[in-house]
Amino acid sequence: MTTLLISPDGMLGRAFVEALGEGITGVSYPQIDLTKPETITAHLTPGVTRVINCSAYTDVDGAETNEALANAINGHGVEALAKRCREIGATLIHFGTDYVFDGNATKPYPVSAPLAPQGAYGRSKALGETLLRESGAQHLYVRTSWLYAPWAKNFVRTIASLAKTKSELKVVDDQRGRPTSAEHLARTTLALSERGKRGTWHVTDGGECSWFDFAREIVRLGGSSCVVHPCTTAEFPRPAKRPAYSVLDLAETESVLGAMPDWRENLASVMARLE
Ligand SMILES: NC(=O)C1=CN([C@@H]2O[C@H](COP(=O)(O)OP(=O)(O)OC[C@H]3O[C@@H](n4cnc5c(N)ncnc54)[C@H](OP(=O)(O)O)[C@@H]3O)[C@@H](O)[C@H]2O)C=CC1
Ligand SMILES: Cc1cn([C@H]2C[C@H](O)[C@@H](COP(=O)(O)OP(=O)(O)O[C@H]3O[C@@H](C)C(=O)[C@@H](O)[C@H]3O)O2)c(=O)[nH]c1=O
Repeated sequence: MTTLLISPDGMLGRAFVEALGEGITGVSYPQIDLTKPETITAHLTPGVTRVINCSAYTDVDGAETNEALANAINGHGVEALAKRCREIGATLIHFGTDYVFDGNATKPYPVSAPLAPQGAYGRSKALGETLLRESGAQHLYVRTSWLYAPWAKNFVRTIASLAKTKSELKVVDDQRGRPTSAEHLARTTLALSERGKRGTWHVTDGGECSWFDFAREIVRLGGSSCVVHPCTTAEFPRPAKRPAYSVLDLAETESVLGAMPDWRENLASVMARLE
């Protein structure tokens, strides 16, 4: 199998480099630019049998004023990748988000739940998944949520860093989901790929929490005296609307691979290695 990893330097990309080993072939922006089809054709050449796409537009608030760019990368860029994969006979591994759902559910969203994104980032990712399915490319599409790692920009590093300089933090307690260690996601995706799984899957850490619960555990593990206070979304206004409830249902994944490790367990491992 010849694997091409797109964006080995992003948060998830680096987790794949670690999971696959240094021998992996990676290509980064701007050598590959999902808005420029000729750069896709240049790197996805015959002989590549598996493409792992870790590139994306991931600025949730920024997408509200840059929706065209978010759609170009997360929507039409993914379509171009998928069509090229079909031409060369490669399987495309691609990632989706919990932000494609409306957030009104009271039980975990199954893989087949209808898409109803609340913000521009979610809409761009929903476009990407629709175009991926329509492309006819062989694919493994993995929705995930609330990604964190010891590196890169993510909620864990943001809160751990704020807790060092602030005595108090306010964090929303009315948005619930499933945190996901990027390293766990990379390993679990490869396990699904190696079992020949295709189509749409959900992979997150086990358990669920609010952003407040998540922040409180980050601060506790960090050993800081910073006090985390719960607040409502209205008390912490942001440009993009986020789902109030975006727990992804893991039943199909767990039936193949067993129970996903609890988020507190994965978080403790990441906090011990925070860069
Ligand atoms: N982060 C999260 O909480 C979640 C992420 N996901 C999904 O997981 C996947 C990985 O996310 P994550 O690792 O956080 O992403 P990152 O933002 O860490 O990395 C994205 C990468 O894409 C690159 N990139 C940006 N624009 C382009 C472009 N036009 N063409 C090619 N590459 C480009 C970036 O390069 P540069 O840095 O140079 O701009 C960066 O290396 C994405 O599909 C994301 O939607 C899903 C749920 C949660
Ligand atoms: C830093 C901070 C955030 N918050 C809130 C804002 C927001 O509602 C929530 C999450 O904050 P962030 O902006 O860091 O996370 P956000 O960018 O919304 O994270 C999302 O990223 C994209 C890419 C995804 O696909 C999603 O799964 C999800 O991980 O926490 C606080 O209440 N207090 C704080 O001090």
